[in-house]
Amino acid sequence: MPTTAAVHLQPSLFDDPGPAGPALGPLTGMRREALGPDAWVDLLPGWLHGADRLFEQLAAEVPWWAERREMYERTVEVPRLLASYREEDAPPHPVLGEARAALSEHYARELREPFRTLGLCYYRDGRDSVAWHGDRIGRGASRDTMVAILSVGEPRPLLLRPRGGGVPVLRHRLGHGDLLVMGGSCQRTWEHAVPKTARPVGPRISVQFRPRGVS
Ligand SMILES: O=C(O)CCC(=O)C(=O)O
Ligand SMILES: [Fe+2]
Repeated sequence: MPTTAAVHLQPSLFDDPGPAGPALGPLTGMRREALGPDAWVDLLPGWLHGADRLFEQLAAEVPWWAERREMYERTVEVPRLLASYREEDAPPHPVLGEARAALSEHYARELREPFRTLGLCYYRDGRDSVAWHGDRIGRGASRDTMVAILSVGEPRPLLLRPRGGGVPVLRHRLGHGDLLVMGGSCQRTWEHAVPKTARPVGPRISVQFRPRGVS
């Protein structure tokens, strides 16, 4: 039987950041996928170079917390570690500040406000996951917005489906510096999830950039 505990990050070949550390490429080459008349995702694989090094640094240095939630009169641990940074907090690595600025500039005309907060999720192994949801706390429930996700570490599939379930389900494996941006009505008309897997998978960290008032 494969054991999930023994799986470590498989370094991606050809991704040496050099002495300067992790660095972003240009945002040209982003590809848009329409989910319907007014929801979409943008994709840019490998936006961040040196993603393995950033993974190691974030895993070691971010003050991760485990959240507990009341469910059916029981307290259950949320199956991933979390961290969040408000707009006035320094991001946990300068390249994440650069990423936020680059995304804000790239989407300025469409979003008409900057990305502000950073949310981090740490999926330690295949038992960690996030269930189907939209980021609907705050304005995402009623208005178009954007959530940009930069992934480092081992790729895990992020699934998308129309709200309430059913086909079609889209699947994007995200890790090693990949960027995915959800836009338009995606948070209220679609749902996303990172499912658990029994396969041995290494750890992944996702960094979500959101405008003010969206979570
Ligand atoms: O890990 C991911 O890419 C998704 C995380 C997510 O959907 C969330 O935190 O709202
Ligand atoms: Fe989400």
